[in-house]
Amino acid sequence: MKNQNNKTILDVQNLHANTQSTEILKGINLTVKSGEIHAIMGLNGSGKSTFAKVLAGHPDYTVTQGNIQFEQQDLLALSPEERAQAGIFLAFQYPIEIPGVANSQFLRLAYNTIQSKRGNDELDPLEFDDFVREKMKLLEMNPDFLDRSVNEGFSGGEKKRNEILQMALLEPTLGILDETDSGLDIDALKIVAKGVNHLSNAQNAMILITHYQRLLDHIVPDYVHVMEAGRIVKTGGKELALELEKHGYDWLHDDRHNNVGVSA
Ligand SMILES: Nc1ncnc2c1ncn2[C@@H]1O[C@H](COP(=O)(O)OP(=O)(O)OP(=O)(O)O)[C@@H](O)[C@H]1O
Repeated sequence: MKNQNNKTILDVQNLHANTQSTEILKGINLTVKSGEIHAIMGLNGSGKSTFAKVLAGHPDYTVTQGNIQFEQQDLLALSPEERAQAGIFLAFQYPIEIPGVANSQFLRLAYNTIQSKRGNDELDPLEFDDFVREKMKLLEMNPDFLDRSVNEGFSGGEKKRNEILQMALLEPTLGILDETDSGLDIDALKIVAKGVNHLSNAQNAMILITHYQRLLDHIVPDYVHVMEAGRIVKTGGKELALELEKHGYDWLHDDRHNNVGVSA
């Protein structure tokens, strides 16, 4: 859904971020417009998850340079809760388990908190039950998952579907999916992709962090970015992911073949 007239949702300029001891992000630039799907790929340890967590406001990281505008707001001035309320959703690479808290309670609390902050009506338990079951159908999830503790004993794939269910309920402006495809069998991958495609529209945008081209067969990105040592070193179209799959990341440093897409 690339369109020059679409509004800018996220504008990241020269982003540098550290843990206590190390600089991990070393000057990221990225602009995401409404209606777009961006994939971020790259070797293990290149900084992809850190970037996602910095966008969500994770307290382990300190931004030392640069700025992030999210829908014309200074994102770095917002707390993690305010970012979620403003419309950023991060689906975790390793979703956490919350023993003793029913998934239905957790989802309703998350939904109602966001809705009330947005000035919308909250749903009572019965209304919410109807609403969440509709969304679960989309993701082909068994309603029994509502009564179980959040993610406790869920298989890897079930946890990932539960993350997408949360995203479907919260309807973020920017959905960030960190390796949502890892641990999914082919059928689950297609179902999750169907859910993401259903949620993706002209008003929102998605950032998918993935190691595998196969996800991008089902969720077709407008842009593919390659991260290396804390920077985006290459940007192209969906064909860039195919080339990376074929040749590996070393190929990016081989000038003779390096003619796919546009450099960042
Ligand atoms: N909280 C932290 N404390 C110390 N080092 C960290 C922390 N978070 C990330 N790092 C380091 O920063 C680097 C980037 O990590 P990150 O998880 O962002 O990489 P990634 O590209 O998502 O990797 P993968 O593909 O393996 O998930 C790694 O070397 C990692 O060990």
